[in-house]
Parts: sequence; C-alpha cells; structure tokens
Amino acid sequence: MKHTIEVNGLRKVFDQNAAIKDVSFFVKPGEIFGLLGPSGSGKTTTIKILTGELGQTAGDVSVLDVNSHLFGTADFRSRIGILSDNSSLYERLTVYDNLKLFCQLYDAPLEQIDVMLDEVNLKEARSKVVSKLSKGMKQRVLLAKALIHKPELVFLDEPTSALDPGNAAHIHRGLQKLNEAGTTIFITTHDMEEATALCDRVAFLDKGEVQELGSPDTLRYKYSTHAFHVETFEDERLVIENESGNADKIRELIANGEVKSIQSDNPTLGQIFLKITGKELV
Ligand SMILES: Nc1ncnc2c1ncn2[C@@H]1O[C@H](COP(=O)(O)OP(=O)(O)OP(=O)(O)O)[C@@H](O)[C@H]1O
Repeated sequence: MKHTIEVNGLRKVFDQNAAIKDVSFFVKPGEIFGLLGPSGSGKTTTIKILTGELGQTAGDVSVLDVNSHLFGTADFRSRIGILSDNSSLYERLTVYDNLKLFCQLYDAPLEQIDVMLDEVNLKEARSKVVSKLSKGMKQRVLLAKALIHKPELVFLDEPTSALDPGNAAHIHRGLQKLNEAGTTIFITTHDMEEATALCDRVAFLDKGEVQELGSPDTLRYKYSTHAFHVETFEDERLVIENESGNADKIRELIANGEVKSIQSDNPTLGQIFLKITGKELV
C-alpha cells in the first residue's frame, strides 16, 4: 500500500452549499496527519466521508486500499477506529461493560480492556456507570473504545477538546506510543500546539479547500523571515537579518557577554494560519 489514505478532487455539497469544494491529499502509512481548520471549515465532514458515514458528491477516496463504495463492509470497519461527535456509549452500563461490548463486537480479547483503561488514565473509573462520568472522562472512554480492537488506522475528531491539560498530555503520549507501534493516525484539531507536538504533516483547511500542507517544521521555516531576535541584558530587543554581513555583529554581542537570548523568527502554526486565511483558529 503506497498511501493509507488517498483523496482526489473531493467535493461535498449540502443543500446547494459546498462544505468541501475541491480537496486532494494523501496520508502515508505510519504518519500522524493533522487536518486543521476553524469551525465550519469541513473537518468533520471530511472524517465522515473517509469513514463511510457520509457519501461524497464528487471525487475519489480510498482508505487502506479500499474504495469508498466499500466503506460499509465489516472487514473495512474492523480495520479502522473512529472517535467522532457521533461516537456514543451506553450511559447505564459501567465503563468496563461498555468496553466489553465493543471487544465482543470486534472479536478483541477482553484483556485489552484494562490495557486501554490504563492508556487513557481511567483505571479507577473501571466500575463506574457512564452516566456518572464527567465530559472529559467520557471522552477518554470513547477514545479507549476507538482503539480497543487495535485498528491499523484511527480517525480522531478533536480528541482532546474536552480534556484538561494534564489528561490531554497523557493522551498525547498514548497516541505517540500507538503511532510508534505502527498505527496511522488522522486527527482534526483547533489546537495548534497539539498539532505541532503530534503531527508529522498538517493540512490547513479553510473555505472547503486545503490552503497549505506540509510538516510543521517545513511550514514554520517557509513562513519565517529568517531573522534572529536577540534580547540583551540591557533589555534591548534587536532584530538581526540572517545575512553573512551580520555575523560580526552577533559574534561581538556574544563576545561582550551582552546576549540574554537569541531566537529564530519561525512563526507558530497559528500565526501561519492567520497569515494565509486572515482567521484565528478558534
Ligand atoms: N448534515 C449537514 N447538513 C447540512 N450542512 C452541513 C451538514 N454537516 C455539515 N454541514 C455544513 O458543512 C460545513 C462544514 O461543517 P463541518 O462540521 O465539517 O465543519 P468543522 O470544520 O468540523 O467544524 P467544527 O470545528 O465546528 O466541528 C458547515 O457549514 C456546516 O454547517
């Protein structure tokens, strides 16, 4: 398999409004790929099309070498994991019994339940009824449910949006571990720090089109002015262009012990998004 996900000329129209106009990208095996965009840009619609929940108006989509017209098959569904706004739990059952049902559905061993509860930091909630859990705890049970059958590819629609920073960091470490073990991850988020920390490549979605695509580092370098920001002990802030003629100036400042800090001018993904689209990612 060359690409885990291939999308060419994707278009989705709802009631004569194009939520997705013309989107093309691919995701490589073993990648963490981030789809980033403001509210209403089409992230969830894209995930729903990639997982067979919605059909496209036009364009070719294939996932794990399966063409989109076969996304409804049990074989395909057993190879992917999904966490989306449509994911749900049985509110009156315990956390353990919810996960047991999904293990049975996917023929996964029951030992996976405690492994997953550990991964999402919920071991103590094992016997709690789901209706008594907080929003963030439910989100973590949903994540455990999405991963319990060890899918090759997981789709995560804003997986940490309901979590506090401590639990979000725990989930990030878990996702990195999962990825190191070979799972491909497709994630949507508003959170630029999350995308920078986790993703191998990101696509910026706005107005139903991909406006930019690349690794966070490549994009940050591409949109940099390449100047150095130097802060001195006298609280002076100097902007020095990265040109050979300025080498002596920087060397002199360091030699005189004047430099408190030097930083490159690489913008954050949020600043790049703002520059390209004129919008904040909130
Ligand atoms: N079932 C539907 N019927 C009609 N319009 C829809 C439907 N689903 C989505 N849309 C429209 O498509 C556009 C994209 O919505 P989508 O939910 O994909 O955005 P999003 O980027 O995931 O937003 P958010 O970050 O708020 O979840 C929006 O204008 C939305 O109103």
